[in-house]
Amino acid sequence: MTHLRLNPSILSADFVNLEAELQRIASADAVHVDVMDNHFVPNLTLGLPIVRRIQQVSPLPLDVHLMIEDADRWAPAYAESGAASVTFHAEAAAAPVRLARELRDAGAKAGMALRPATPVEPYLDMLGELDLLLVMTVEPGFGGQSFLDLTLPKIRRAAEAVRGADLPLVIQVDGGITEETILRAADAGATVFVAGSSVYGADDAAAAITALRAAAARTA
Ligand SMILES: O=C(CO)[C@@H](O)[C@H](O)COP(=O)(O)O
Repeated sequence: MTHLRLNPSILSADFVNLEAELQRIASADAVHVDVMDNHFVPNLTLGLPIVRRIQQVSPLPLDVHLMIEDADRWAPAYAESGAASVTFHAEAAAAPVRLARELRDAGAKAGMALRPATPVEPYLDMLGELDLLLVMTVEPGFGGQSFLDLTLPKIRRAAEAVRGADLPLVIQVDGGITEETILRAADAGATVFVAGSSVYGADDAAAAITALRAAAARTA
């Protein structure tokens, strides 16, 4: 049976009470940390010093998603900070293969993300260099957007390529994940789900995590 993972995004958390907010999601698989630089995306969140501090207090491993320009320059330091996985955007990396190798050498899983309009085909040959492919299911930058069904064929093509080459790579989806949309993403081949507002917007975050996992498992 496929192992499905649920990583809540702290973008929807209360940033003033982050330590307590991390405890609310302790039953999840990892915490998805959204790093935004106000250039690659029109939003600004947090950077390396805060990620290092989250690393110290988090009950969960860190799944860092870099929505920043010049990923080649900045991403390795996030891997060195102890993050379990570091995901850079293909659109922001000049040398994605070299960068993925640097992340792995620094001890992190190497992830690469694609905006909704970025095709996967140019990257099929480098999937073996990655541990995680993140297919963005909303335009990166903000939580609370609606899931884009137009990304489903891309998830499907990526999943077929992964199965065809028998790669250990996992496909992650991020944006608009609810009990309803998670089914479609899982059916297309995603196994790691990032959910912000549907977890942090719930009164009982642990119950929301359980419900999302159960909804995804219906397709597994
Ligand atoms: O990276 C992003 C947005 O850029 C996501 O992680 C969102 O924060 C997910 O939030 P919801 O769509 O689940 O509310």
